Amino acid sequence: MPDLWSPVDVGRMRLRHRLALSPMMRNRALPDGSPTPLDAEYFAQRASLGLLITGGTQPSADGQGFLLSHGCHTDAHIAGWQQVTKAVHDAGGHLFVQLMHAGRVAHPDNTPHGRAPVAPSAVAAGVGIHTPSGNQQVPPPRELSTEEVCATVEDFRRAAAAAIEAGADGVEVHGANGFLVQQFLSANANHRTDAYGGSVAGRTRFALEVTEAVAAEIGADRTAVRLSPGLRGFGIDEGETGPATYTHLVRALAGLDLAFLHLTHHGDEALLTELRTVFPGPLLLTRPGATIEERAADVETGLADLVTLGRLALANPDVVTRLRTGAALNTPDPATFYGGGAEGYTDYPAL
Ligand SMILES: Cc1cc2nc3c(=O)[nH]c(=O)nc-3n(C[C@H](O)[C@H](O)[C@H](O)COP(=O)(O)O)c2cc1C
Repeated sequence: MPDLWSPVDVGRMRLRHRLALSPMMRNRALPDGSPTPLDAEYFAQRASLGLLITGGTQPSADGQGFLLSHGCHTDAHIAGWQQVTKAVHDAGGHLFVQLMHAGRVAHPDNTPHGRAPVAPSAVAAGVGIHTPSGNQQVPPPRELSTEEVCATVEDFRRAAAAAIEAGADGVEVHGANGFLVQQFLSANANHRTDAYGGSVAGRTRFALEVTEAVAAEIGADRTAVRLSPGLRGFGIDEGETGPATYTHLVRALAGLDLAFLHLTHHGDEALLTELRTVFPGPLLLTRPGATIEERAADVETGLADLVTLGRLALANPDVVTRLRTGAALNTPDPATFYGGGAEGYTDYPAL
Protein backbone atom coordinates (compact mmCIF):
# COMPACT_ATOMS: atom_id res chain seq x y z
CA MET A 1 0.00 0.00 0.00
CA PRO A 2 1.25 3.55 -0.70
CA ASP A 3 2.59 5.82 1.98
CA LEU A 4 1.88 9.49 2.60
CA TRP A 5 4.92 10.56 0.61
CA SER A 6 4.24 8.65 -2.58
CA PRO A 7 2.91 10.46 -5.68
CA VAL A 8 -0.68 10.14 -6.87
CA ASP A 9 -2.63 11.17 -9.98
CA VAL A 10 -5.86 13.03 -9.24
CA GLY A 11 -7.93 14.26 -12.18
CA ARG A 12 -5.51 16.23 -14.35
CA MET A 13 -3.02 16.69 -11.51
CA ARG A 14 0.07 14.68 -10.62
CA LEU A 15 0.61 15.25 -6.91
CA ARG A 16 3.93 14.61 -5.19
CA HIS A 17 2.42 13.30 -1.93
CA ARG A 18 -0.90 12.37 -0.36
CA LEU A 19 -1.57 15.45 1.79
CA ALA A 20 -3.96 18.24 0.81
CA LEU A 21 -5.08 21.51 2.40
CA SER A 22 -8.59 21.16 3.83
CA PRO A 23 -11.04 23.92 2.88
CA MET A 24 -11.13 26.58 5.59
CA MET A 25 -12.93 29.90 5.48
CA ARG A 26 -10.83 32.78 6.72
CA ASN A 27 -13.47 35.50 6.33
CA ARG A 28 -11.25 38.27 5.11
CA ALA A 29 -12.48 38.85 1.58
CA LEU A 30 -13.32 42.38 0.50
CA PRO A 31 -16.91 43.35 1.37
CA ASP A 32 -17.93 42.45 -2.20
CA GLY A 33 -16.48 38.93 -1.75
CA SER A 34 -13.30 39.47 -3.79
CA PRO A 35 -10.07 37.73 -2.77
CA THR A 36 -7.19 40.04 -1.82
CA PRO A 37 -3.35 39.86 -1.98
CA LEU A 38 -3.50 38.41 1.55
CA ASP A 39 -5.40 35.41 0.18
CA ALA A 40 -2.78 34.99 -2.56
CA GLU A 41 0.00 35.07 0.03
CA TYR A 42 -1.83 32.71 2.37
CA PHE A 43 -2.35 30.03 -0.28
CA ALA A 44 1.11 30.44 -1.85
CA GLN A 45 2.66 29.89 1.59
CA ARG A 46 0.92 26.51 1.72
CA ALA A 47 1.61 25.47 -1.90
CA SER A 48 3.88 22.61 -0.82
CA LEU A 49 0.69 20.84 0.25
CA GLY A 50 0.15 20.29 -3.49
CA LEU A 51 -3.64 20.30 -3.62
CA LEU A 52 -5.13 23.35 -1.91
CA ILE A 53 -8.90 23.66 -1.50
CA THR A 54 -10.21 27.17 -0.81
CA GLY A 55 -12.65 27.93 1.96
CA GLY A 56 -16.34 27.93 1.17
CA THR A 57 -16.98 30.37 -1.70
CA GLN A 58 -20.50 31.46 -2.61
CA PRO A 59 -21.68 30.74 -6.16
CA SER A 60 -24.27 33.55 -5.94
CA ALA A 61 -25.15 36.49 -3.72
CA ASP A 62 -27.88 34.40 -2.07
CA GLY A 63 -25.35 31.67 -1.29
CA GLN A 64 -23.50 33.84 1.23
CA GLY A 65 -24.03 33.03 4.89
CA PHE A 66 -20.91 34.23 6.63
CA LEU A 67 -19.19 37.53 7.04
CA LEU A 68 -16.56 38.52 4.45
CA SER A 69 -16.61 35.14 2.72
CA HIS A 70 -15.37 34.82 -0.84
CA GLY A 71 -17.55 34.78 -3.93
CA CYS A 72 -17.00 33.44 -7.42
CA HIS A 73 -19.76 35.02 -9.48
CA THR A 74 -18.65 38.52 -10.57
CA ASP A 75 -15.86 39.92 -12.74
CA ALA A 76 -14.24 41.41 -9.62
CA HIS A 77 -14.21 37.95 -8.00
CA ILE A 78 -12.59 36.44 -11.10
CA ALA A 79 -9.91 39.15 -11.11
CA GLY A 80 -9.18 38.49 -7.42
CA TRP A 81 -9.01 34.72 -7.87
CA GLN A 82 -6.65 35.21 -10.84
CA GLN A 83 -4.10 36.73 -8.45
CA VAL A 84 -4.55 33.77 -6.09
CA THR A 85 -4.25 31.03 -8.72
CA LYS A 86 -1.16 32.71 -10.24
CA ALA A 87 0.54 32.88 -6.84
CA VAL A 88 -0.29 29.23 -6.12
CA HIS A 89 0.89 28.02 -9.52
CA ASP A 90 4.10 30.06 -9.31
CA ALA A 91 4.74 28.32 -5.98
CA GLY A 92 4.09 24.87 -7.49
CA GLY A 93 0.64 24.15 -6.07
CA HIS A 94 -2.85 23.45 -7.42
CA LEU A 95 -6.02 25.25 -6.35
CA PHE A 96 -9.58 23.91 -6.22
CA VAL A 97 -12.27 26.48 -5.40
CA GLN A 98 -14.83 25.11 -2.96
CA LEU A 99 -18.30 26.26 -4.04
CA MET A 100 -20.50 26.58 -0.98
CA HIS A 101 -24.07 27.79 -0.79
CA ALA A 102 -24.80 28.26 2.91
CA GLY A 103 -28.55 27.77 2.57
CA ARG A 104 -30.22 28.20 5.96
CA VAL A 105 -26.93 28.44 7.91
CA ALA A 106 -26.74 32.11 7.10
CA HIS A 107 -27.52 35.47 8.64
CA PRO A 108 -28.81 38.51 6.70
CA ASP A 109 -26.50 40.78 8.75
CA ASN A 110 -23.52 39.00 7.15
CA THR A 111 -24.46 39.85 3.57
CA PRO A 112 -24.49 43.15 1.63
CA HIS A 113 -28.06 42.44 0.41
CA GLY A 114 -29.58 41.56 3.80
CA ARG A 115 -32.11 39.09 2.35
CA ALA A 116 -33.49 36.16 4.35
CA PRO A 117 -31.64 32.85 3.88
CA VAL A 118 -33.09 30.25 1.53
CA ALA A 119 -33.30 26.49 2.01
CA PRO A 120 -35.07 23.35 0.76
CA SER A 121 -37.74 23.88 3.44
CA ALA A 122 -38.67 26.59 5.92
CA VAL A 123 -37.03 24.70 8.80
CA ALA A 124 -34.66 26.72 11.00
CA ALA A 125 -31.19 25.26 11.58
CA GLY A 126 -31.32 26.21 15.25
CA VAL A 127 -27.67 27.25 15.39
CA GLY A 128 -25.84 30.46 16.09
CA ILE A 129 -23.20 31.94 13.79
CA HIS A 130 -20.79 34.82 14.01
CA THR A 131 -22.25 38.18 12.88
CA PRO A 132 -21.05 41.79 13.20
CA SER A 133 -22.99 42.03 16.47
CA GLY A 134 -21.71 38.76 17.94
CA ASN A 135 -23.14 35.27 17.90
CA GLN A 136 -26.72 35.23 16.62
CA GLN A 137 -29.21 32.46 15.95
CA VAL A 138 -29.81 32.03 12.23
CA PRO A 139 -33.38 33.04 11.27
CA PRO A 140 -35.87 30.60 9.71
CA PRO A 141 -35.18 30.34 5.97
CA ARG A 142 -37.53 30.87 3.06
CA GLU A 143 -38.35 27.72 1.06
CA LEU A 144 -36.95 27.72 -2.47
CA SER A 145 -39.49 27.21 -5.27
CA THR A 146 -38.78 24.40 -7.73
CA GLU A 147 -37.76 27.02 -10.32
CA GLU A 148 -35.35 28.56 -7.83
CA VAL A 149 -33.80 25.16 -7.12
CA CYS A 150 -33.10 24.77 -10.85
CA ALA A 151 -31.72 28.33 -10.98
CA THR A 152 -29.40 27.51 -8.07
CA VAL A 153 -28.00 24.54 -10.01
CA GLU A 154 -27.23 27.00 -12.80
CA ASP A 155 -25.53 29.35 -10.30
CA PHE A 156 -23.14 26.50 -9.41
CA ARG A 157 -22.50 25.87 -13.12
CA ARG A 158 -21.70 29.53 -13.82
CA ALA A 159 -19.51 29.84 -10.72
CA ALA A 160 -17.54 26.75 -11.77
CA ALA A 161 -16.93 28.34 -15.18
CA ALA A 162 -15.81 31.52 -13.41
CA ALA A 163 -13.37 29.57 -11.23
CA ILE A 164 -11.78 28.00 -14.30
CA GLU A 165 -11.68 31.38 -16.04
CA ALA A 166 -9.75 32.63 -12.99
CA GLY A 167 -7.20 29.85 -13.49
CA ALA A 168 -8.35 27.38 -10.84
CA ASP A 169 -7.44 23.72 -11.33
CA GLY A 170 -10.93 22.60 -10.41
CA VAL A 171 -13.97 23.01 -8.20
CA GLU A 172 -15.10 21.16 -5.08
CA VAL A 173 -18.87 21.21 -4.56
CA HIS A 174 -19.48 21.66 -0.82
CA GLY A 175 -22.01 18.99 0.01
CA ALA A 176 -20.94 18.74 3.66
CA ASN A 177 -21.14 20.46 7.06
CA GLY A 178 -24.85 21.21 6.99
CA PHE A 179 -24.92 23.77 4.16
CA LEU A 180 -27.41 23.90 1.29
CA VAL A 181 -26.49 20.65 -0.47
CA GLN A 182 -26.56 18.67 2.78
CA GLN A 183 -29.83 20.39 3.75
CA PHE A 184 -31.34 18.77 0.65
CA LEU A 185 -29.83 15.39 1.57
CA SER A 186 -31.10 15.39 5.14
CA ALA A 187 -34.70 14.32 5.82
CA ASN A 188 -34.86 16.51 8.93
CA ALA A 189 -34.08 19.64 6.85
CA ASN A 190 -35.81 18.69 3.59
CA HIS A 191 -39.60 18.36 3.80
CA ARG A 192 -40.20 19.05 0.11
CA THR A 193 -42.95 17.33 -1.82
CA ASP A 194 -41.56 18.08 -5.32
CA ALA A 195 -38.89 16.08 -7.19
CA TYR A 196 -36.16 17.40 -4.82
CA GLY A 197 -37.53 15.84 -1.63
CA GLY A 198 -39.15 12.74 -0.19
CA SER A 199 -37.39 9.56 -1.25
CA VAL A 200 -33.63 8.99 -1.23
CA ALA A 201 -33.66 9.63 -4.98
CA GLY A 202 -35.51 12.93 -4.41
CA ARG A 203 -33.26 14.18 -1.60
CA THR A 204 -30.06 13.34 -3.52
CA ARG A 205 -31.30 14.92 -6.78
CA PHE A 206 -30.00 18.42 -6.04
CA ALA A 207 -26.50 17.19 -5.09
CA LEU A 208 -26.34 15.14 -8.27
CA GLU A 209 -27.68 17.85 -10.54
CA VAL A 210 -25.20 20.38 -9.16
CA THR A 211 -22.30 17.97 -9.61
CA GLU A 212 -23.40 16.98 -13.11
CA ALA A 213 -23.83 20.64 -14.11
CA VAL A 214 -20.36 21.54 -12.83
CA ALA A 215 -18.80 18.48 -14.47
CA ALA A 216 -20.52 19.24 -17.79
CA GLU A 217 -19.23 22.81 -17.63
CA ILE A 218 -15.58 22.30 -16.61
CA GLY A 219 -14.95 18.57 -17.07
CA ALA A 220 -15.52 15.77 -14.56
CA ASP A 221 -11.76 15.46 -14.07
CA ARG A 222 -11.78 18.97 -12.59
CA THR A 223 -14.86 18.37 -10.43
CA ALA A 224 -14.93 17.10 -6.84
CA VAL A 225 -17.58 16.79 -4.13
CA ARG A 226 -17.28 16.97 -0.34
CA LEU A 227 -19.74 14.99 1.78
CA SER A 228 -19.98 14.52 5.54
CA PRO A 229 -22.04 11.39 6.18
CA GLY A 230 -23.07 10.99 9.79
CA LEU A 231 -22.61 14.66 10.68
CA ARG A 232 -24.61 15.78 13.68
CA GLY A 233 -24.52 19.51 14.04
CA PHE A 234 -25.51 22.63 12.08
CA GLY A 235 -29.08 21.38 12.65
CA ILE A 236 -28.42 18.19 10.65
CA ASP A 237 -29.49 14.81 11.96
CA GLU A 238 -29.72 12.26 9.17
CA GLY A 239 -30.53 9.45 11.57
CA GLU A 240 -31.49 6.09 10.12
CA THR A 241 -31.93 7.39 6.57
CA GLY A 242 -28.32 8.59 6.41
CA PRO A 243 -26.39 5.49 5.33
CA ALA A 244 -28.84 4.60 2.53
CA THR A 245 -28.80 8.20 1.31
CA TYR A 246 -25.01 8.27 1.04
CA THR A 247 -24.69 4.82 -0.51
CA HIS A 248 -27.21 5.87 -3.17
CA LEU A 249 -25.54 9.23 -3.80
CA VAL A 250 -21.97 7.95 -3.89
CA ARG A 251 -22.99 5.13 -6.23
CA ALA A 252 -24.40 7.74 -8.62
CA LEU A 253 -21.32 9.96 -8.23
CA ALA A 254 -19.12 6.94 -8.97
CA GLY A 255 -20.50 6.92 -12.51
CA LEU A 256 -19.32 10.46 -13.22
CA ASP A 257 -15.51 9.93 -13.26
CA LEU A 258 -14.88 12.81 -10.88
CA ALA A 259 -11.42 14.16 -9.99
CA PHE A 260 -12.02 13.03 -6.40
CA LEU A 261 -14.58 12.47 -3.69
CA HIS A 262 -13.84 14.21 -0.38
CA LEU A 263 -15.38 12.52 2.66
CA THR A 264 -15.32 13.77 6.23
CA HIS A 265 -15.31 11.06 8.83
CA HIS A 266 -17.91 11.42 11.58
CA GLY A 267 -17.54 8.12 13.37
CA ASP A 268 -19.28 5.57 11.13
CA GLU A 269 -16.27 3.47 10.14
CA ALA A 270 -18.41 0.79 8.45
CA LEU A 271 -20.15 3.31 6.20
CA LEU A 272 -16.81 4.85 5.26
CA THR A 273 -15.45 1.45 4.26
CA GLU A 274 -18.60 0.78 2.25
CA LEU A 275 -18.41 4.13 0.45
CA ARG A 276 -14.76 3.44 -0.35
CA THR A 277 -15.84 0.24 -2.07
CA VAL A 278 -18.68 1.95 -3.91
CA PHE A 279 -16.49 4.81 -5.20
CA PRO A 280 -13.66 3.62 -7.46
CA GLY A 281 -12.00 7.02 -8.05
CA PRO A 282 -9.57 9.00 -5.88
CA LEU A 283 -10.83 9.40 -2.33
CA LEU A 284 -9.73 12.32 -0.15
CA LEU A 285 -10.44 11.80 3.54
CA THR A 286 -10.73 14.27 6.39
CA ARG A 287 -10.55 12.70 9.81
CA PRO A 288 -11.17 15.71 12.06
CA GLY A 289 -8.75 16.08 14.93
CA ALA A 290 -6.75 12.97 13.99
CA THR A 291 -2.99 12.77 14.51
CA ILE A 292 -0.61 12.69 11.55
CA GLU A 293 0.02 9.01 12.23
CA GLU A 294 -3.71 8.25 12.09
CA ARG A 295 -4.06 10.18 8.83
CA ALA A 296 -1.04 8.39 7.34
CA ALA A 297 -2.61 5.08 8.35
CA ASP A 298 -5.72 5.90 6.30
CA VAL A 299 -3.48 6.04 3.21
CA GLU A 300 -1.43 2.99 4.19
CA THR A 301 -4.50 0.80 4.74
CA GLY A 302 -5.97 1.93 1.43
CA LEU A 303 -9.03 3.53 3.05
CA ALA A 304 -8.10 6.82 1.34
CA ASP A 305 -5.86 7.90 -1.53
CA LEU A 306 -5.20 11.30 0.01
CA VAL A 307 -5.84 12.93 3.38
CA THR A 308 -6.35 16.54 4.39
CA LEU A 309 -4.71 18.76 6.95
CA GLY A 310 -6.81 21.59 8.31
CA ARG A 311 -5.93 23.44 11.48
CA LEU A 312 -2.40 22.02 11.53
CA ALA A 313 -1.78 23.69 8.18
CA LEU A 314 -3.18 26.99 9.45
CA ALA A 315 -0.69 27.01 12.29
CA ASN A 316 2.15 25.62 10.13
CA PRO A 317 2.21 27.01 6.58
CA ASP A 318 5.36 24.90 6.01
CA VAL A 319 3.81 21.78 7.51
CA VAL A 320 5.09 19.53 4.69
CA THR A 321 8.73 20.45 5.32
CA ARG A 322 8.24 20.11 9.05
CA LEU A 323 6.74 16.64 8.71
CA ARG A 324 9.38 15.48 6.23
CA THR A 325 12.25 16.67 8.43
CA GLY A 326 10.72 15.81 11.78
CA ALA A 327 10.82 19.45 12.88
CA ALA A 328 8.51 20.54 15.68
CA LEU A 329 5.00 21.64 14.77
CA ASN A 330 3.17 24.68 16.09
CA THR A 331 0.03 23.65 17.95
CA PRO A 332 -3.16 25.06 16.42
CA ASP A 333 -4.94 27.54 18.63
CA PRO A 334 -7.49 25.40 20.53
CA ALA A 335 -9.86 28.38 20.46
CA THR A 336 -10.22 27.92 16.72
CA PHE A 337 -13.46 26.08 16.36
CA TYR A 338 -15.28 25.20 13.19
CA GLY A 339 -18.72 24.41 14.56
CA GLY A 340 -20.40 27.62 13.47
CA GLY A 341 -20.61 28.88 17.04
CA ALA A 342 -19.54 32.26 18.30
CA GLU A 343 -15.94 31.47 17.51
CA GLY A 344 -16.72 29.75 14.21
CA TYR A 345 -15.16 30.96 11.00
CA THR A 346 -13.59 34.00 12.61
CA ASP A 347 -10.13 35.06 11.63
CA TYR A 348 -7.18 32.98 12.67
CA PRO A 349 -3.87 34.68 13.26
CA ALA A 350 -1.41 32.55 11.26
CA LEU A 351 -1.19 33.87 7.70
C1 LIG B 1 -11.30 28.08 10.58
C2 LIG B 1 -11.96 26.92 9.88
C3 LIG B 1 -12.76 27.16 8.76
C4 LIG B 1 -13.36 26.09 8.08
N1 LIG B 1 -14.07 26.34 6.93
C5 LIG B 1 -14.51 25.32 6.17
C6 LIG B 1 -15.06 25.57 4.89
O1 LIG B 1 -15.17 26.70 4.43
N2 LIG B 1 -15.46 24.49 4.15
C7 LIG B 1 -15.34 23.20 4.61
O2 LIG B 1 -15.71 22.27 3.90
N3 LIG B 1 -14.82 22.94 5.83
C8 LIG B 1 -14.37 23.96 6.60
N4 LIG B 1 -13.75 23.70 7.80
C9 LIG B 1 -13.55 22.29 8.22
C10 LIG B 1 -12.17 21.78 7.77
O3 LIG B 1 -12.11 21.63 6.36
C11 LIG B 1 -11.82 20.42 8.42
O4 LIG B 1 -12.83 19.50 8.10
C12 LIG B 1 -11.70 20.53 9.94
O5 LIG B 1 -10.86 21.60 10.31
C13 LIG B 1 -11.17 19.21 10.55
O6 LIG B 1 -9.90 18.92 10.08
P1 LIG B 1 -8.56 19.20 10.97
O7 LIG B 1 -8.68 18.38 12.20
O8 LIG B 1 -7.43 18.78 10.07
O9 LIG B 1 -8.53 20.69 11.27
C14 LIG B 1 -13.17 24.76 8.52
C15 LIG B 1 -12.37 24.54 9.65
C16 LIG B 1 -11.75 25.60 10.31
C17 LIG B 1 -10.87 25.30 11.49
